[in-house]
Amino acid sequence: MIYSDNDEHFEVNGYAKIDRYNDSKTSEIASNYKEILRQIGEDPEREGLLKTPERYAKALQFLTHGYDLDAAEILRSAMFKEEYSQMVIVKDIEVYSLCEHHVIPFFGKAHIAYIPDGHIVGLSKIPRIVDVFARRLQVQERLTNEIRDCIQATLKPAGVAVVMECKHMCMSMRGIQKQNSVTTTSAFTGEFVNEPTRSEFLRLISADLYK
Ligand SMILES: Nc1nc2c(ncn2[C@@H]2O[C@H](COP(=O)(O)OP(=O)(O)OP(=O)(O)O)[C@@H](O)[C@H]2O)c(=O)[nH]1
Ligand SMILES: [Zn+2]
Repeated sequence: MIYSDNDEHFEVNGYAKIDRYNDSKTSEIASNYKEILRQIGEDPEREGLLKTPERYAKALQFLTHGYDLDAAEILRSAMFKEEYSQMVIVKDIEVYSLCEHHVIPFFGKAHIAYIPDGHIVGLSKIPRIVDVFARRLQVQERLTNEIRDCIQATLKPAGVAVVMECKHMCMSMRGIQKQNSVTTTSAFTGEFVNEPTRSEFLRLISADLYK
């Protein structure tokens, strides 16, 4: 992903050149955010904050750019006929999202597997679709299910498994202020619904094969 906060545009995964930094959205969000800065007792005219509303407007658009992307289209762009029929796992995929209740980040890792049924998918497309759904306002449960459902509906494999482990900043830097709690969610289809496939997946994502 090519991204710089100073760019006029940002290019997301090569699938969409999203021209959002020049449109009225940036100035509208910036003008609202300027007001919010005043409301928290700041002076938006002081030197350090002069460009902050615009920076914030661009950052927020970047953090929610998933609304403009089509996850199924991304998967379909790299599906290949192949007879491989064992589990394919992509684990430790970084996830950054925003909780829809507080618009505060939650972040962690996703572990995703599928069992091909005639087609495999380009490996990089799996983290790409994680981003499509994560870069929106989310709850972790829906994010987990949306990834599972998209892979199942598009690739039509014999099963999909998604496990996600995230820290929610709304639970650590505010609210209940628990610094170390981690939330795990999971979603399964097809062969992963049953043992022993589910256990094999869970064992493989726990194994540290590279250390
Ligand atoms: N299930 C779920 N809850 C979430 C997620 N992200 C944040 N939350 C929770 O959303 C809830 C919102 O509850 P409210 O009582 O309406 O909000 P609040 O008064 O700010 O709650 P506290 O965080 O407990 O201070 C909180 O319990 C958050 O921990 C998520 O991804 N999934
Ligand atoms: Zn929250």
